[in-house]
Amino acid sequence: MIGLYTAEEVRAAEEPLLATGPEGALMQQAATGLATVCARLLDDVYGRRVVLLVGTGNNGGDALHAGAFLARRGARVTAVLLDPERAHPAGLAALRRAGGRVGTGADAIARADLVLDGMLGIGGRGGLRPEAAELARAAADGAGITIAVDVPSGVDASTGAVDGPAFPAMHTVTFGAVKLGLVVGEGRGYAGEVHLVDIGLGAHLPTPSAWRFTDADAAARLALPAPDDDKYSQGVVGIVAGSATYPGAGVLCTGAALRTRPGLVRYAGTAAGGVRAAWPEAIVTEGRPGDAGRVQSWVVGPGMGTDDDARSVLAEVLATDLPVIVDADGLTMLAEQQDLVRARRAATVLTPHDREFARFGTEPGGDRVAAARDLAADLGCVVLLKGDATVVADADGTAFVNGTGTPWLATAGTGDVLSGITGALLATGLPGVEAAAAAAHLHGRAGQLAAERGPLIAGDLVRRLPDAIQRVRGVPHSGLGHWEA
Ligand SMILES: NC(=O)C1=CN([C@@H]2O[C@H](COP(=O)(O)OP(=O)(O)OC[C@H]3O[C@@H](n4cnc5c(N)ncnc54)[C@H](OP(=O)(O)O)[C@@H]3O)[C@@H](O)[C@H]2O)[C@@H](O)CC1
Ligand SMILES: [K+]
Repeated sequence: MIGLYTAEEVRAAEEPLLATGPEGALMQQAATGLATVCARLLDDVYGRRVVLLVGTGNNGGDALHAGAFLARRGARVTAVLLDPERAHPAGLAALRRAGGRVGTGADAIARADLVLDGMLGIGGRGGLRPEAAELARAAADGAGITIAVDVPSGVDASTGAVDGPAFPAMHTVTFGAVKLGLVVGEGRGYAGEVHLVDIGLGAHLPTPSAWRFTDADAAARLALPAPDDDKYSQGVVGIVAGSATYPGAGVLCTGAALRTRPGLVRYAGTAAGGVRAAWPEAIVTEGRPGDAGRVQSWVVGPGMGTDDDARSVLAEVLATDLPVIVDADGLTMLAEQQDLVRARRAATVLTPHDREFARFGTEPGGDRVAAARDLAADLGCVVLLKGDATVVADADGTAFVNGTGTPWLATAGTGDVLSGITGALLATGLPGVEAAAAAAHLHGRAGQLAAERGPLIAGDLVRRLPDAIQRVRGVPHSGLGHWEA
């Protein structure tokens, strides 16, 4: 798993190194790593125009030292100083020695091949002040490569919250550890591709605030059938989704469960006809959940409506001592009867998008990890808050930020697929938080595979799930793309 850290955690890890190491050594390491990434992205450094946006702290120092490195390689480097009196003295001296110069704003940025944002790092507080905001806007208008030093200025390194303008980075070169704010919420959109430079923090880092699954982490949670398994022993999932008028949710949800864990999937509800026609492999009843036969987990909610019958079915499922994942209409009803979750002992996973989340009392706001954690703690369950980077949080504070997916996933029915995958993994006995995190990872991978062929629809995710499973397991498959973990 990849650890994700707050600014405070990184700062605390730096302290012992700063106290014992030679003066400026950490910054030299950071700046060298930064300049190396810049040089790689520029391809040919000689003669290229590089603009440094330099704030008053060590983040500006990093940018100045990296600028000096690039100037020594023949780049034409101009530093734009937010406050000339307070620019990092050693960094500025190094830049001047290397032939770099100090200049002014927007024109230089417009002509730059590369703009390096060293205005604010982990010491930034609140929204950008006007001069910094103006430079961030100029960088957004320019045509050069934009690279953020450690954190894009204007992004809260710990939460990903953005208050007003921020530096729009195509790449962020971050030091020592991946900051949480680079991979979640609005911050993720400003950070671009994240490059991690090792500055030796390793042993000093605490347990991270949150985690990201790699393919291997997801694969470790997808138990393969054993030789002595039968169709009942691999985890039987029960689905309550869709309705006679709208069978689609039932079809997608059942299909996703089958494609994730094909041992046995049961369906109970009024979309029975549609589900039976689409998935002859499922065992289908028009009756209530209690008529479906034995299961090890339930999926309840997608497309089931919110009438009195639906309410009583939801209550019946939540009254069992089985793991349950609740989505969509199920969440709408549950928000009005939150005690149904609080009373449960078995795992419950709620999978809201922002509007569904708000029905439970508060908007997610800028700090999505904290929002998911708070609701999970309040209800004593797992909350999977959907988004560009989906957040999964448990009542004890354990949190995951998903790293797979594609914007093409923002389309009707993809949530039903996620519900089916999550239910199938819950049926295997995984803890709720791990089932949800693995499901989000797998769903995102299926989305990436489906999107390789252009616009995707939810059914494509179901079709590509077997490929996604092989992909996270590292099984070679022709025609599959390659992504960083
Ligand atoms: N420790 C180390 O040796 C190493 C640190 N490293 C690097 O240092 C970075 C952290 O440096 P840092 O602590 O100096 O803070 P930093 O992010 O530069 O900003 C603080 C300055 O910004 C200002 N400011 C604040 N808010 C603002 C706003 N909204 N809008 C505008 N200005 C605002 C504030 O000024 P003031 O409020 O006093 O006016 C303050 O002076 C870290 O991210 C990494 O890049 C690496 O080199 C590894 C070694
Ligand atoms: K920065």
